[in-house]
Amino acid sequence: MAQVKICGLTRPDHLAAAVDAGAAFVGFVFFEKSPRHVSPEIAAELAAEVPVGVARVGLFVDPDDATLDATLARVPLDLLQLHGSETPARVAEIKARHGLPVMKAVGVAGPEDLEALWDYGLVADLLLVDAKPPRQAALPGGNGLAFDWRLLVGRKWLTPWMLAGGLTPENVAEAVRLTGARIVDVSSGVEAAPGQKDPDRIRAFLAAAG
Ligand SMILES: O=C(O)c1ccccc1N[C@@H]1O[C@H](COP(=O)(O)O)[C@@H](O)[C@H]1O
Repeated sequence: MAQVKICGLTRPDHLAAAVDAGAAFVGFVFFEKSPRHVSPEIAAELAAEVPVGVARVGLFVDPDDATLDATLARVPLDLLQLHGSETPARVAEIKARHGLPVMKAVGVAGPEDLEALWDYGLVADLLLVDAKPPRQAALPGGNGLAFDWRLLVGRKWLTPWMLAGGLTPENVAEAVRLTGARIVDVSSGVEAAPGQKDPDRIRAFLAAAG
């Protein structure tokens, strides 16, 4: 049904579980406040284990160029995920400066939030349609919260997009059925505790999505 991105991988055995079960994208979080944060050194070791054909995604939150330069000098990444308040102009700048495709996350809570997807679609290679984090949330994503998927029914964008936010092995098939998403992204929903991936849940998610 849908391709899968497993985000927030921190260990080789969890990475292997995702790849062996058929993940098309694997994500490494370069955001220090996240329980899934990895250093460039650890990410480089993990990235080296990823087979050709599986995209290595680096997740950043409002990164400056020095952070991107330092990370990319060590870690071979195929796609940059921007999960902060980056403007369309900044997305375009990062894409041009670093020469990698860029995916921009857009938080959705209501229909008014969908407008931004058109603006970002003009500059990003991929859109990530995620739940908007609640005001008091410590993280701008990875909170395990879903939004009302019915908001996406009948919507089409010219730019390829992924669905994220509170997806789990239990709900992903319904999310794909309702939204028509061709790619889905999960972090919390395949964890035993924040930052601790559960290989059984990774396998269950891939079986349910694909
Ligand atoms: O996973 C994180 O720690 C994270 C930190 C900062 C920004 C985004 C983060 N994760 C991304 O959020 C969405 C939804 O995650 P979840 O499945 O609801 O936990 C997903 O794209 C993650 O890549």
